[in-house]
Amino acid sequence: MNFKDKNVLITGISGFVGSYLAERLVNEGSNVYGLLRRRADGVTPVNMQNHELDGKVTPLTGNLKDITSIANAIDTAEPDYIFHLAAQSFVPQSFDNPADTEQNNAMGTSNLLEAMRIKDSDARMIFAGSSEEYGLVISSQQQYERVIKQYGTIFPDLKEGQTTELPIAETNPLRPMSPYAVSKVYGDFLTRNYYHSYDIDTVVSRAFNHEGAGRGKMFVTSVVTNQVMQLKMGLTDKITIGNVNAFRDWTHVNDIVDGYLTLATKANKGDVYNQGSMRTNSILTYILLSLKESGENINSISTFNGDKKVDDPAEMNNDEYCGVSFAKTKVDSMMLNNELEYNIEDKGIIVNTDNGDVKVEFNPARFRPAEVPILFSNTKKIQKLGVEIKHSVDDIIRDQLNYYIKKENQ
Ligand SMILES: C[C@H]1O[C@H](OP(=O)(O)OP(=O)(O)OC[C@H]2O[C@@H](n3cnc4c(=O)[nH]c(N)nc43)[C@H](O)[C@@H]2O)[C@@H](O)[C@@H](O)C1=O
Repeated sequence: MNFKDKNVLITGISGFVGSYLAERLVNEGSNVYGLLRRRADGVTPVNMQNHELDGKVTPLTGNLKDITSIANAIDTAEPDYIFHLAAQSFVPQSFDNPADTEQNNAMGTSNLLEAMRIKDSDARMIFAGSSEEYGLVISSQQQYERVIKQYGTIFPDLKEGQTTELPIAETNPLRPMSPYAVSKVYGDFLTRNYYHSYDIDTVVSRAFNHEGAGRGKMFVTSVVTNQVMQLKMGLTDKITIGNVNAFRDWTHVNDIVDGYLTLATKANKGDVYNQGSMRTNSILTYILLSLKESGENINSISTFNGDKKVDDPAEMNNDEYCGVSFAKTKVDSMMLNNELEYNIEDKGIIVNTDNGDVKVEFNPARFRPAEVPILFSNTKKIQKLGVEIKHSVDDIIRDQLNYYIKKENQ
């Protein structure tokens, strides 16, 4: 990969991934430009401070809702590559204010593509799509029946004789479950359409959840590790959480940055690539592994009323699931095999450790109106381009806990 002296424009440079990507490109010798909204206080956004980007990247004042400002940014940067990362990315916010999310994400992408067309830009544009585009993915016959009971129908339906759609390949059906996810489907299709219609050089990345130090505080991995660190410091006496049954494919942000750079140089024009780790773990496991990483020895878990007791819940195995072998806990296996499920009525879970009990309390307000139950990637396509996953879930947790040691980050 040679990014030396290349001009790179990043939308969303002040975001979580944007700032990691910018630091990496600066180190590779690129001329990095970032589209940034004007700030009245003139202060450098915190992610850019954390990655010491001041003076190393060129900020260009602009706004994705304002096509003129994007066109000006293209004129100034003359980009070889554009990484389009800017978005309203918090799923619950999209349920609260769907129109705002669609404006930012759908129209923002449309404006960027249109500015590229008007300016006759020959940059390669990498669109940050999302695993949320797959949305409702069927994992078993039991889950299929539950979904049919809840929604009455799913579209597209399972193929004849199929009982699982996991792991998720690029060819899986798209069944977005939130306004955020719909906005990403729009961007994904429009990005590819600009290639087909106008020969604009575009690539779609569909990244599964990616995490690390500096991840926004409202996302679940930060919610968990921040509270675990506060427990450790005696600043709180419990963990508050939403749905612990959901499964996500968590990747370290640096592995995703590797993926973005590979897509920029090696992907087929107009094509779509998943980015993920080919593992899936529950929110409950993220809590248990975070407690473990913070030094706790976990003996058992049970619901507040003493039901659903599991001994050694964080015991690890590499058993195959849907033909893939990956690290997961005993509770993950039980949940994946439909032997264990928590609901709001359980109110919470007591985690018994050598140092006493830790209370994990369910907050009903954190449960979503429509939930994506499981995400689990098939990344064979991007692996063929040479991308390898270098970090484990424990590596991610360690980085996040270390970040929250600093009081100002909590
Ligand atoms: C790839 C994709 O990744 C992200 O989307 P997300 O998966 O919605 O991420 P999250 O960390 O907000 O939730 C993960 C899961 O965790 C559950 N959950 C339980 N308790 C809490 C809780 O207390 N807070 C939150 N936020 N979630 C909770 C929640 O119900 C959900 O099932 C975005 O970057 C998005 O932009 C994107 O593209």
